Amino acid sequence: MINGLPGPMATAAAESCLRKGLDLCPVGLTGPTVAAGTVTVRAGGREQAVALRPAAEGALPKVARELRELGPVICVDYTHPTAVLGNTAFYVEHGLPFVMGSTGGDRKAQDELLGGGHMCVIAPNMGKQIVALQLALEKLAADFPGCFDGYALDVAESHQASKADTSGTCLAVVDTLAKLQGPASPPFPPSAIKLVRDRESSLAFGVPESSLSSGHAHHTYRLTSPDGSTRFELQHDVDGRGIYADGTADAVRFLGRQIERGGESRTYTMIDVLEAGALE
Ligand SMILES: NC(=O)C1=CN([C@@H]2O[C@H](COP(=O)(O)OP(=O)(O)OC[C@H]3O[C@@H](n4cnc5c(N)ncnc54)[C@H](OP(=O)(O)O)[C@@H]3O)[C@@H](O)[C@H]2O)C=CC1
Ligand SMILES: O=C(O)C1=N[C@H](C(=O)O)C[C@H](O)C1
Repeated sequence: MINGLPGPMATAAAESCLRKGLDLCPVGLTGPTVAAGTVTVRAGGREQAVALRPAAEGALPKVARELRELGPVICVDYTHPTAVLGNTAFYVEHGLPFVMGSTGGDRKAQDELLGGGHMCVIAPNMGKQIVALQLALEKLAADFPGCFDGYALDVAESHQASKADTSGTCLAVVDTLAKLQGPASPPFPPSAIKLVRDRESSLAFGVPESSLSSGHAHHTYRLTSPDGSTRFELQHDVDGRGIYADGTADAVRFLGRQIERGGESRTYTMIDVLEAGALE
């Protein structure tokens, strides 16, 4: 069940699911400004229609009834920061396993709704190579905590102007880098992340014109020693949405396998999916 159509990320995820041989649920939740209707998803020589249902509170019981008639589904959520908690509550109330790529929600409140026992994958980044990079940084921080103590962090991220929130990926990477820094490092609150959203600044940041509005994620993280003599830079630049979409379809299959073999009902991350060898 793809929720967030006809948004660009939900569309890319639906296409990747089709290409990877998964079937789309014929109904999906959509946002408040989207007219009711049907979208046709085409990819990999296949085509399936999805009827859009408003995610408004009053309309949800009817959607839940439709889903009960359709049989088991796994939901994919690429919606909006403001939709994260409401959609999570819907998935929990109706026992729907889900893969959530939507960022910007209140993660603590979301965990409270999940209660630690709901089958889902939640990750701010579904791109295999970026997940691998996150895992490598986590391992570095576990092996050498504080080895960048005293180093100052400087972070900038550019995305399409329509992006509502600070990059969830960026926030997660900053959390990991904080473990590599130490008490002598200057504090780096999330508000210190430089958000690049306007055309001229994104072009100056190296974003190709063709990716400005169609979707991009260019991230740069810099660590500088206290005397300025030593600098480290980590950069990942993604144009388009293909790598997240492919990881999403892999996460759906991962959850499907967990359900089939009676795996633990809990919140998985994309690092779990990567470690299970499920990211193609
Ligand atoms: N984890 C990952 O790898 C990635 C995560 N993302 C995240 O995915 C999310 C979606 O990105 P993107 O497609 O660019 O966003 P857009 O805002 O362009 O599209 C979101 C779509 O979801 C709709 N929507 C809003 N509320 C709901 C709801 N309650 N239920 C169903 N649909 C709803 C919107 O409708 P309306 O316009 O009416 O609000 C819109 O059609 C963002 O949070 C982004 O950060 C993006 C890329 C990768
Ligand atoms: O909205 C996007 O585009 C992206 N969102 C995710 C995030 O918030 O980190 C992943 C990637 O940056 C693209």
